[in-house]
Amino acid sequence: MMGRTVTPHDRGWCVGIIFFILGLGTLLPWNFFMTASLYFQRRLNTTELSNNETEVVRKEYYFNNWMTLLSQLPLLLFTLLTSFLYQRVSEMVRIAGSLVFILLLFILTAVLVKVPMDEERFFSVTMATIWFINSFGAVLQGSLFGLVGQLPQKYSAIFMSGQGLAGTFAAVAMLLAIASEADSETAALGYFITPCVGTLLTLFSYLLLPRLEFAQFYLDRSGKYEAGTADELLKEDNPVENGKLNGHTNGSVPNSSPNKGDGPAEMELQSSPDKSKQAFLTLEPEEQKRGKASVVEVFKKIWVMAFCVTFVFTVTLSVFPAVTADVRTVFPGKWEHYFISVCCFLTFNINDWLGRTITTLFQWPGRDSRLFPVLVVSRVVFVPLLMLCNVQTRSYLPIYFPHDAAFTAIMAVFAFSSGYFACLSMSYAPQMVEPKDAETAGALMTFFLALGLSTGAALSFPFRAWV
Ligand SMILES: O=c1[nH]cnc2c1ncn2[C@@H]1O[C@H](CO)[C@@H](O)[C@H]1O
Repeated sequence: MMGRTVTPHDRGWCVGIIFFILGLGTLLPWNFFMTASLYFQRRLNTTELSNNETEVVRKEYYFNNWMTLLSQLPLLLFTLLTSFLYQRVSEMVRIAGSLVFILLLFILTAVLVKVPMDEERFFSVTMATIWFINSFGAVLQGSLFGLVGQLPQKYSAIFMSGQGLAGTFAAVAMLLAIASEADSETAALGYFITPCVGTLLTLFSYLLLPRLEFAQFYLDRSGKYEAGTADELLKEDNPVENGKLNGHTNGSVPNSSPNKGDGPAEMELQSSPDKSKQAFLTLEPEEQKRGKASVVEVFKKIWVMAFCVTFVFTVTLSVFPAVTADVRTVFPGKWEHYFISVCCFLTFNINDWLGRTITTLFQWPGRDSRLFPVLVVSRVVFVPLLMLCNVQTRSYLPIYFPHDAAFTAIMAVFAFSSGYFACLSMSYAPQMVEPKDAETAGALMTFFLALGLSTGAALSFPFRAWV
């Protein structure tokens, strides 16, 4: 067994920064792609068909509806597949492979900006691109949440924070496009080339990861830090010298927190090896040899967090952006051009990001607290609150909050709580299972995140109609 006695430090926060970039890099491409929706609609609305001499009708492609469907379907499918099958394909192939394909798809989309094409074909190619970007994006996210789940809890929060910043970047890009009065083609080129650069950077960051000692310690499967077999451990004087007894041996240590190297659990392992050794010796041989738990077993331990992340995103996506993007300002004039980008998209994304980032500093309520799901469920009040803002056009509901400031304030709390609770759920779940199952927990939680996004997106259609 290797003779390490101390958990390595994340020197210069390198691993933290890499996971932040990985988070940013997973959501940036798709966020930018969606921001270009105006460009796609322009290209699909050029020819006019006349059905008789007098009337001119445009072929309606329902671009946004198809985009929602063809992005959510592969996201659900492939996050689910990733949670069950991730062990069959190496992590390197899943992560680096997905990034390369996403890069290629964005290069293709950028090139197409300059290639003339008839509408029908353009529509088909775009829809296929949307499907594949989201398929690879799903594999990428599931794998990365699995990876980050094996690190101390703070790293999941850092990863989620990176994802949150992607939305802010997209909102700023949208504002820049409006302010510079760029035509839709130039704006689109910006929306497609930025993610190419972003994805390349993300790929390089990922490839750097195995070189860092801190990452090797938690993620390495080459055996450098492996604690050895059960037999070896029984012969060893100090079976927990690298603090990973309950992490990478074949056994599991009851009554010890799975929270590797992140606080009291680590202290206990390192300061009282005899206690842990005794705990290990009391295990049945079958238990010592047992491998990873099944997906269902993992689900039974994390179902509360799975429910929470699903619910958070269901509420969020049921009104954002379908309902909130139709709110109108009460101040006519130039401000009208900026109102939605600033008060809806920028406000949402900045506060979502703040909510996520603050969980690196404090986590409340705790992961076993009943209050946690109660607070998550109470977020439904934001649905009526936002519907009662100045959404136009409207058919049924009265307007209670006409003012821009009221709408912006509601958006801010709505987004902050969304980011805060989503991030806490995603970071708690891998800590509720044994370290050997943390990867399964992370991948499975990604599926529930996607389930929340899809359910919310589906509900947004009736909710918009009921305003
Ligand atoms: O694919 C995804 N993975 C994780 N989070 C996502 C994804 N798509 C959107 N959001 C999150 O949903 C909220 C509203 O857009 C934002 O918090 C955004 O980060």
